[in-house]
Amino acid sequence: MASLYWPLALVVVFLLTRRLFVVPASLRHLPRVPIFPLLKSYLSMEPEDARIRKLILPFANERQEGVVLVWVLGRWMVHILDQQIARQLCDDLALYPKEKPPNDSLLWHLIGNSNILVSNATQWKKQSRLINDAINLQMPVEQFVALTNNVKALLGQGTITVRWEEFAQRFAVDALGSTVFGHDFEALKQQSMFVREYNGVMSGIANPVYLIAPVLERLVPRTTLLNRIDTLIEQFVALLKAKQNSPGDDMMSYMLRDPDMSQKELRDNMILLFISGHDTSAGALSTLFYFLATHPEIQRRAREEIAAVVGKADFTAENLSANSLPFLNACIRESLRINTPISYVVPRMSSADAQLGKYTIPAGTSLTVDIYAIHHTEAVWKDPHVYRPERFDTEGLKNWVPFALGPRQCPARNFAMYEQRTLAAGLLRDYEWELPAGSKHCNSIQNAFSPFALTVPHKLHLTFHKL
Ligand code: HEM
Repeated sequence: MASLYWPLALVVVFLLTRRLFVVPASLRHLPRVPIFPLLKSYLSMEPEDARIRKLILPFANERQEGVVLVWVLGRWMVHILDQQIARQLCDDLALYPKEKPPNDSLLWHLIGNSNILVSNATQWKKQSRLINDAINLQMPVEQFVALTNNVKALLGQGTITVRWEEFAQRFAVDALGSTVFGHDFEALKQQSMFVREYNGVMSGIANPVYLIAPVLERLVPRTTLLNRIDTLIEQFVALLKAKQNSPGDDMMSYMLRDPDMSQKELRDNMILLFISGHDTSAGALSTLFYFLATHPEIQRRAREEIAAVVGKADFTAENLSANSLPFLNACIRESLRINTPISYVVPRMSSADAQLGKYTIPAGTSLTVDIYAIHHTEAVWKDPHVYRPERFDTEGLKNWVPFALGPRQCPARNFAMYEQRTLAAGLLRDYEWELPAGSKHCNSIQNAFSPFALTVPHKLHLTFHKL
């Protein structure tokens, strides 16, 4: 009997390897990015932007392809690098619904599968209507201003060097807490246990070996991590119950009043809003402050705009609008373009054989919009790796898609732009900032590894001087 073990084990390994690496026959006609550099890049935990810049973009550009096949953590996925093809995909919700999240993945164990991000058809329509209404109830500029004052209190009156991406995360968590959840996470006041636990759980989930073969979660379960995730979920459920008992004028309370939302949908959307609402903004704010630090002339011009438009007056929704501060708004647009907070969108799955541009796509194919690649295509953007806010005076916004495209684009884009303008304007008025000597970001921005296509600079120290 024992003599059968080895041949059986070999067959299992062979089948697993085949499943992980071999391209399905139906996709072999598509231009395919070489797999071994991709595998090496994942195993060395290279950030997504570097992988796209080094491996995907050059491959597509050399061949002038708008669509390429990419090996992504154990499976083959079509990456779309052309804005027009991306729009075709995003506009047709019936032909390209969101793909069902993988069963074993711990990320989806945390987020759940009944939320707006992954639901389809009538369930998505219902949730989308409700969440759009909730987000558009009012623009919470007063809360953003109050939190900006908390950041200023931490920066103090002299010169201070801080881990800026951590500050940005704490600001974004509190912004979400006060506006969406009506709950004070106290992330800016203290080292929030909640934020620390969330970061610990996310970095555990990001183990690349488990990401490449999620089936290992069943074969070699990570019980401690699973328990930590369940505890975090319980904390969200407790928050939800507290809100149900004592509603406020926040977005969650608004959503709780909808009789068509089940407890599971409310819970999953609460966790989804927490993740999608703060990691993205934290990445965007870190990047914006980095580019203003490394471009003192642009920082000075943005400060002058605020002095001219707002002076010493209180900040309001009106004087912080995109029309009032066009240069600062262009700086934010440019940082969202150059270091895109979400590199590519949650995959869609073709529900029937389809034609995307000149490419034939068989039913059951995973497809994603590669936002980072669209933002760096040389045929579209002049010097795409150069930070130049003025480019938006002449280069069209058609190819600027940090919030995705079509009916499922980000419902909170206006919220996110206001959030960034408020913190930037508030700090520009009172501080100057720069990269400290010897920063690892001196030559270019260095992002952390994220298996969830999120872009957040890694260990970004900035030195602030009170004006
Ligand atoms: C700079 C900040 C942000 C960026 C760059 C961003 C980007 C995006 C992108 C690219 C998508 C499409 C995802 C996909 O289809 O896979 C998306 C969807 C979404 N975002 Fe944002 N987002 C930001 C901030 C926020 C905030 C602050 C919130 C909540 C308050 C939020 C809530 C959502 C939700 C609920 C969806 C799902 C929409 C749907 O599927 O219908 N986002 N976001």
